[in-house]
Order: sequence, then structure tokens, then C-alpha cells
Amino acid sequence: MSETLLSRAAGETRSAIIEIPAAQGCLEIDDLSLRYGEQPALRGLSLRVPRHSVTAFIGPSGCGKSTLLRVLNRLHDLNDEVTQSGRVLLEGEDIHGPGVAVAQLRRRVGMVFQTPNPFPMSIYENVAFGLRLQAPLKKRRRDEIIEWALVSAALWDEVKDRLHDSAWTLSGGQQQRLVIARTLAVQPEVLLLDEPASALDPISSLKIEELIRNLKSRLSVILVTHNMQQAARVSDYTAFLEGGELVEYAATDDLFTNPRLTRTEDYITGRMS
Ligand SMILES: Nc1ncnc2c1ncn2[C@@H]1O[C@H](COP(=O)(O)OP(=O)(O)OP(=O)(O)O)[C@@H](O)[C@H]1O
Repeated sequence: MSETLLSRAAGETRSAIIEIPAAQGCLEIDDLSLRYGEQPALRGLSLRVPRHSVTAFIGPSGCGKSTLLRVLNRLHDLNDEVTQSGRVLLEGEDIHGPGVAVAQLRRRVGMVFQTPNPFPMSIYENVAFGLRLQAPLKKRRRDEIIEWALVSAALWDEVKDRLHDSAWTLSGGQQQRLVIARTLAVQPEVLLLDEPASALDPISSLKIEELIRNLKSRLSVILVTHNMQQAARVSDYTAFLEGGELVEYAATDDLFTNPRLTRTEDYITGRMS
């Protein structure tokens, strides 16, 4: 690091975090810390995620982005190595509260991973999967929801004539949109996307980005990405994490054009990877 950068870094505060008004927040993360065994992965994170927006989590490899997403979906519940403190509120309710069933939480907070993971069944049955776990629906109503989910995931036109083909006959990009349709079918309030386009070709990746932008009228999206251009193109707010801490959280335009902290600037300009 140059001397100029060092002196700027020494004089600046440790974090710069935008305050989202409580009424606009769907998720509130309050002083969240997490360790894997003795190894800290998240350190006292607090932020509010606004409703009907796309919020990107960015930061260097190992900074805790996926760990944070997994907390929001309670995917650490069965890992005995994990110790966690702090709170996460979904629409004001503690997601770890005694009255919250994990299955119900995962219906409200859906998650899509980096590698598409369609189930070994037809396209139709993949999207119907979550619906079949809920109260029984008349076939006509189920068909309507499946069409709606596939339209919302920008896949309907490509699959409407082959709904009963195996999901594995789809391309990687189509499979990822199918997984998004499967998640949308149960009408979540929040969609967590962990590098959803990183395994895809550029055209499929742009389709996913367009679909993310279109989804926010219906739900809140949190996107983990290593791709700065992608974060800048699709997100409304960006949170920059480093070493398990939230360093800077701002409207995306502000963070990318005028980062408040040197640590953020170094990361987004590629001086730190
Ligand atoms: N299941 C686990 N057991 C032990 N340590 C873990 C586990 N998962 C992640 N870690 C560690 O926790 C830290 C944060 O990892 P995490 O995967 O959340 O980072 P990330 O920012 O998502 O990284 P990447 O961008 O490379 O996916 C890392 O040091 C990682 O090695």
C-alpha cells in the first residue's frame, strides 16, 4: 500500500453504514457474530436490508458472504461446529425464535446456490415440488402457479412445450432459471442468491441479471457476487464485507462512484482481491 493510502486509512473510521429506516426494512441483522470452531467468520454485523430492492454483498474470498447468507436461511442449524450470537429479524420476528419452524422460514426466505441443482424429475415436477409440500391444490391452480413461476423466472417460453421432460435436459443457464422458478413458486418474501450466475456463460448470466431486476417488484433480493459490474448493474444497495466485518454499506451508485473508505475503494478498484 502506498504511503498516501496508508495515511488515509489510518485517519478514517472503521465503517460507513447507511441507516435504512426501520419501516423500509424486511430483514434486520443485529450484532451478528459467528464462529466455526474457534475461527471467527462474522464479527458483530448490523444492517437492515430494504424491502423490494436488490442488495449485493461483496468482498474478498473468505470474508463471510456465504456464511452470512446461510445464517439468513438457518443453514448452520445442524452444524455443531458453529457458534452464533446476535439476532436476525424477518419482518420484526426473530428467525431463531421458538415459534419459528425452519421449513416455514425457508419458504419465506428462499435460497439459490452457485451451481444449479434441479431435482432428478421433470421440469414441471421441479417447480411443483415445494407446492406439493403445502396444502393440497387443485391441478388447475397448481398449473397456474407453475406457469407464473416459470414466466417470472424468464423460462416459460423455452420450456412450455416440454414441461414433462427431465430437468437435466436443460442447459446450465436454463437449469439455474428453473431452480429460481422452483424457489419462486412458494412465493418467498426474500430471495437469497449465492453467486447465481458465476457458473454460467455471459448470455445466461445477463438473463439472470435481468430476471433479478424484474423480481424486486415482488420480493427482496440479496445477491452475493464477486463480479463488481454485476453488483453495479443489478443492485440498489451494496454491502462490502472484509474479514467478517461490515466495512461499508451504501446505495450502490454511491458506493461504486464515491466509496467513503479506502478499504472499499481498494477492493472495488481491484487493488485488493
Ligand atoms: N463449514 C465451514 N467450516 C469451517 N469453516 C468454514 C466453513 N465455511 C466457511 N468457513 C470459513 O469461514 C470463512 C468465511 O467463509 P465464507 O464461505 O462465508 O466466505 P465467502 O466470502 O463467501 O468466500 P467466497 O467468496 O470464496 O465464496 C472462511 O475463512 C472459510 O474458510
